[in-house]
Amino acid sequence: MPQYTSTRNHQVALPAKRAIFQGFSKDKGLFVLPEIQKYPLDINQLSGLSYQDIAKQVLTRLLPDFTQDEINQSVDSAYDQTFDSPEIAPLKAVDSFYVLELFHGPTSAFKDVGLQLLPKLMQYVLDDQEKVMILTATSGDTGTAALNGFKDNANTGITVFYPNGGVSFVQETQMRSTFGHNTNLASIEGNFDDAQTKVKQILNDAQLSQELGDKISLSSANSINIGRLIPQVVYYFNAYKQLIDQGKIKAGDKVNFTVPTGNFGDVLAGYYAKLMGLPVNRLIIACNENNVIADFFENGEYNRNRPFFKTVAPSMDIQISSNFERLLYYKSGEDTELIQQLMSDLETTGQFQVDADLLAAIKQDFACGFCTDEEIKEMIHDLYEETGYLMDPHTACGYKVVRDFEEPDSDIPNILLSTASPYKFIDTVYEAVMGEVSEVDAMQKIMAVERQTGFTAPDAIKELFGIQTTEQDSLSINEMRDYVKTKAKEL
Ligand SMILES: N[C@@H](CCOP(=O)(O)O)C(=O)O
Repeated sequence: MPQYTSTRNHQVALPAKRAIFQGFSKDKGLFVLPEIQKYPLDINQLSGLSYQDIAKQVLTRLLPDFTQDEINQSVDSAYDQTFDSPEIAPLKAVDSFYVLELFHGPTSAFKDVGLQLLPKLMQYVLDDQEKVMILTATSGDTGTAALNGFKDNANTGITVFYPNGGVSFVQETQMRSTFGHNTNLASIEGNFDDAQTKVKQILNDAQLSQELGDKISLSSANSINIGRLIPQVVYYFNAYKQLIDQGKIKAGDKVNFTVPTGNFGDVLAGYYAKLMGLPVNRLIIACNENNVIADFFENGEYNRNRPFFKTVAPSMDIQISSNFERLLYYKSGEDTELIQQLMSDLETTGQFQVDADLLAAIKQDFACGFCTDEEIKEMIHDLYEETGYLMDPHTACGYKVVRDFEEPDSDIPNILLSTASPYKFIDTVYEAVMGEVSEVDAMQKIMAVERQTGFTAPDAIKELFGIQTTEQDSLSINEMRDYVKTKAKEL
């Protein structure tokens, strides 16, 4: 049976269930399945399949120690009632490209795709006596989706850390109104990278693990956990299937995907799909002003020694893109020693340099661009004016990059991943659409944009206004460890 290993040490070998349970490797690497290309999906058989059918095929290949029954039940219950589109992620033609709408789940962002499924899988991972505290660092969307997905799950706690002042009003209200007997929410003094780095330290804190005892473990709901990442592979295949079913391509034709990027999980899932046989021409990465990866594409230097920007696309305000490590692993020929060296450089100096061959190998499949805050607003405004289609700021960032890389003479379809509902970022969307900054409250802005555009806001967002919320806890980074310990002991 294929085993997961660590990006930093091939001696590590774990079945998928244990990799999901642990979430993060003890050597600080990420779990990866070597030679993913050995587990292809037959693209000639995609036509007519449902989203759930494709999900079962992907999971059967990449999570081989789950039984078929466990996979079927997890997929069916994750995507049964919770999404407001039967396609789960519908593909829409807009202008000369396609938008893959990933925001039809309960919290109106693409994270729902993974975080409706991971909690179901987790139920089959835990032994009878085991309890797990799921830790999540968020720049807004993951935390919301993780709280929703794991709330009231048996033998599971969910603890979310977000940067104080670093998420949108709607995202914060969503998190502050999602409570179950097992949910914990804390804002931290620091940015997403600070929260994520601390969470990784806590996950690997041997002393803490001893203090919690045998029966309580820690895991993650971020895309560092392969159980979060693998469900995202599905929508790439499903987008392709929709193009076939709409008569736009035939099986085997190539497509491009453009993906707004923060922690690099979403676009990496597209690369997994490519390795599994999806005919992807190019994966185009879109960054906001935190453009570490765009600069990397210039000269192979990954350098986070720069100012951290709070942008109008806050979910992408990230400079340590965790899943870039997985890409380096695959593209270096699964060279764990090299990855260990590069990641140690990043940790100690804030930067690393790859050689020309590795950079060229990455550029074979990927391109990268970036978008400023001003351009994001312009893109939202322009696309709306030209087509009537309304985008959120993260998708708008991707749209700018689609345009940068457009090849007028090419007939390869371009698919832009739309990561969230525009109504999650109503201040920016209001300004872009209405052409003014306004002091009116978020609900009034939502109603005004709805009236203006005819683009309906999700009920779950409108229901947030007037809903009961709790005050989150507020912590310094140094207080996070004890907070986790206390919450985990309460499980
Ligand atoms: N953009 C994310 C940050 C965490 O990314 P993840 O995919 O690793 O969970 C967010 O909105 O929280």
